[in-house]
Amino acid sequence: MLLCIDCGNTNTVFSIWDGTRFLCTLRTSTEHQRTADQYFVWFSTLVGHHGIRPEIEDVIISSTVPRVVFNLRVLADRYFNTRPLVVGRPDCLLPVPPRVDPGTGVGPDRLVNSAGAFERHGGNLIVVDFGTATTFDVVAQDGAYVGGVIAPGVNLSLEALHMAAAALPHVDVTKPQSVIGTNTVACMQSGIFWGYVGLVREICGRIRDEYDQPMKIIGTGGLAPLFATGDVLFDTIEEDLTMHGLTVIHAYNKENGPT
Ligand SMILES: Nc1ncnc2c1ncn2[C@@H]1O[C@H](COP(=O)(O)OP(=O)(O)OP(=O)(O)O)[C@@H](O)[C@H]1O
Ligand SMILES: CC(C)(CO)[C@@H](O)C(=O)NCCC(=O)O
Ligand SMILES: [K+]
Repeated sequence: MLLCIDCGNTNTVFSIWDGTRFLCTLRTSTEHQRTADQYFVWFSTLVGHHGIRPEIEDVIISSTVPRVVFNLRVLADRYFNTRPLVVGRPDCLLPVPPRVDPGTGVGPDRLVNSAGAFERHGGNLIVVDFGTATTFDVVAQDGAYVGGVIAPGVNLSLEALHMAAAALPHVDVTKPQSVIGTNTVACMQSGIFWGYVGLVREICGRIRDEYDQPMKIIGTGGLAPLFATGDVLFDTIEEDLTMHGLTVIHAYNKENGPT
């Protein structure tokens, strides 16, 4: 079995792949202080709760936070007796290398999303991921990540509004009843919800104009389903896209990497 680890700036997700399906998915906040032993206590407690006795043979990690990789490597070594593949490191092969400006450290999550989306849909794609940042990844005809857009994430924008303005409370993201808010919370929710619907539509439209070939738009990340209720923004929504991409990259390395 393969343990897939997707470490974002806000949350870290573990998912167990048995070769056919994901047996379970576990989520914790990203904290670089967390040790290998702490990860394992959390992991083994929850897989026990799910009634699973996983036999982890391989581990693959995508981390947008470089500092956490050390302890995740120790976890793989100490508890699963394996050397993990770390996306973005030279010894982790990608099915198709990215084509970007020299020296650009593309976020591993974006490389993984691109590989996962290409495997399912072929090329000419825009992948929109609603994480800590809202990212747009452009996947070319041959599956290469060729660039995109990074915008502030939805929760981050709401948090910034709350932090910077004394009279603005903390609010959750939701689709408001109407555009014209008649109280503070409704006004903020409308600004965020319709603001992001507009942001996604505008950016995808401009990418499509610039790219000059028909493109499919894939939505992923926790908030994608919510935004899909606002307008027709996506051709499909795939909440497991990052995890799927990790299985794709792992399989590619099994076939093509050193044994
Ligand atoms: N209605 C909602 N309001 C606020 N947050 C929501 C809502 N629905 C889902 N979420 C949040 O979305 C998050 C899942 O999103 P995802 O895993 O894609 O990104 P993230 O964990 O926020 O960011 P990163 O991957 O960069 O760490 C969860 O933390 C969940 O709390
Ligand atoms: C943009 C984020 C934070 C989204 O998770 C991540 O992909 C990242 O840190 N990227 C590095 C810069 C880049 O992708 O060009
Ligand atoms: K993510």
